[in-house]
Amino acid sequence: MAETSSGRKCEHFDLKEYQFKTNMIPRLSVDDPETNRRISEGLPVIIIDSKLVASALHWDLEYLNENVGDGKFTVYKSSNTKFKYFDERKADDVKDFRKPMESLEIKFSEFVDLIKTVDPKKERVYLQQSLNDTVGKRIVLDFLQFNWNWVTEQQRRNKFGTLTSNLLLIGMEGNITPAHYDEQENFFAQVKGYKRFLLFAPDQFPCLYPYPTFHPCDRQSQVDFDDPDYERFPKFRDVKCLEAVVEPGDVLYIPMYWWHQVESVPNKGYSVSVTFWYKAAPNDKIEYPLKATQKVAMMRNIEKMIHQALNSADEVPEFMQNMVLGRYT
Ligand SMILES: O=C(O)C(=O)C[C@H](CCCc1ccccc1)C(=O)O
Ligand SMILES: [Zn+2]
Repeated sequence: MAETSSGRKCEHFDLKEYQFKTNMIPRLSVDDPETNRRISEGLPVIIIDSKLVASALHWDLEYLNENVGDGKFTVYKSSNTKFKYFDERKADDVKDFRKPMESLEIKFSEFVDLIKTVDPKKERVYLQQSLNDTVGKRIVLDFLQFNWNWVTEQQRRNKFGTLTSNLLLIGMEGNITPAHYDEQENFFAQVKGYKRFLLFAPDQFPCLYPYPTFHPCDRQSQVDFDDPDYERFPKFRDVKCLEAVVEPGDVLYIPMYWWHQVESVPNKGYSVSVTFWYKAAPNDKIEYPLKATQKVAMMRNIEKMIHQALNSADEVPEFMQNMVLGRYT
């Protein structure tokens, strides 16, 4: 175990190499003024000692299986490492759309059997379920002992909207959630195992080529990070990336509209995480020059309006190109 300058045990993680350069996301104490500054400015930061989920650090498969109750859990299955999210409701709008993964609604005990029996080379599973009132009382007690003082103070001071959900994530080592952005503020709490994050600021939108808003994979990048098609996505070469590995007890602040790719670090065992997703601040007053997040919101609204007005997905590309080719390009 080597030591870094900051004295942190720098483990040697088996991390995939990409063709873009990355800088590191700072790891700061909850008491460091820089921490609150970064959060207030919508910049990512890892808070190393928030104790946000200290009461859940013992959540392993055995304990959860004992106490999580017999409710149903959403579990995704993929034939490869990628778990690309898709919105089922938009699937019929786009012809020849093929689901990138399957979803099951099963009991936790069935998930435990799956994660212990599947051959990761053939099939992988990823539990992604909002914590709800079907969980057993020991899980409720652990949940009540989260550091709600700290996270609620963050919500207030940064004028976040309401807490919408706490998603429980349990994935196999090596599982990857491909690059996407969410429209909510997120305190991502790592409970067990290690996750490597690649983050890209909202102004990197031109380099990440998201699917159309009416596509099932809305908010996800079309670029295959393992084999980028630079003909279709030339700006991907210039993408600017921030990265970090979160370990148990760490909380990563993922500001709204920041792109992120998440990889459960290989050979470090399964991973358990809990998200704290907050609605955006009630629309903050418009100031010029517009922020990148506001421009992304504008582009989304315009795309949705054009799709709706044309009442067709097929006519959108020609309409968009007629509007800009030779006129703005
Ligand atoms: O916390 C976040 O925002 C993440 O992306 C964490 C990610 C799983 C998220 C799954 C998902 C993606 C899109 C919409 C709804 C749910 C991981 O940890 O693998
Ligand atoms: Zn996300």
